[in-house]
Amino acid sequence: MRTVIYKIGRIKVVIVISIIAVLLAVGLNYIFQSFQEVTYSYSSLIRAAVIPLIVAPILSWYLVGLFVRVIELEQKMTEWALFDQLTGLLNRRAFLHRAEQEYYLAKRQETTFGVVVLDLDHFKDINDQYGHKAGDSILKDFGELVLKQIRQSDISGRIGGEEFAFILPNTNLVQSKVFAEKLLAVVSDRVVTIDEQAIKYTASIGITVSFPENDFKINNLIHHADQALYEAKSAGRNCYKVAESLL
Ligand SMILES: Nc1nc2c(ncn2[C@@H]2O[C@H](COP(=O)(O)OP(=O)(O)OP(=O)(O)O)[C@@H](O)[C@H]2O)c(=O)[nH]1
Repeated sequence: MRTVIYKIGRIKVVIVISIIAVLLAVGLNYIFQSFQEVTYSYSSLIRAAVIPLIVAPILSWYLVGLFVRVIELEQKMTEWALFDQLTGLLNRRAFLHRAEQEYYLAKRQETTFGVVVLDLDHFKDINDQYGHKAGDSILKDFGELVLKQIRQSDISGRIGGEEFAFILPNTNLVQSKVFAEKLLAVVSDRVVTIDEQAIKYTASIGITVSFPENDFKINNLIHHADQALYEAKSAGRNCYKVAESLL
């Protein structure tokens, strides 16, 4: 039913249901008259058609609409369970789930993957200076930027208030650094205009890489990347640092 509605549209579904209802009513009336063994009354047949002709379109329009709403709600609920509403990126739980899948896949295929953690700089100051709504707009802007910039095969998520993480499948340290440099460059070029005020923002990044021979689980890897991120913050922000375990 769901596919039919999406393929042919609500109006056509209502027309088809109404036609079926009218034909059914006329057919049943005809059979009923035959059993009664009375002379056919055309006016009775017409009467039998008129009621479903009025009721069926109204009722089916309402019911099909209700059905469409339920489907949309179901889709929204699936979306809410997986995605962060503000940025459109995976939420923390969904991100960790996808990251763990990538971890096992990389282990099986003996490939490396990059783990990148990013935190927006001085976000508290942005909130304090321009307001929480402006802070939200910046988070939204960053989400859009990420979705535009990164590869479809990369996994990105919002893992905290202004903290984001990325899993870069089949990516070594050099390539992860290039990813970080590119991301920092596009972020610092970004200008968000809120209430005619141009706001610029920057980010700091921590990087680590998972090798198939190491047994660091996703949580460990994110922890290592997080430590590198704090190094980047201490080094003055708007830069990236590599996890100590790789140095
Ligand atoms: N607008 C907005 N702010 C948020 C959201 N989630 C977290 N924050 C804010 O982000 C700020 C984070 O502040 P801190 O952890 O001190 O970090 P920071 O100010 O970015 O400083 P550094 O990370 O050291 O550069 C806090 O003020 C939070 O209230 C959100 O969804 N929307």
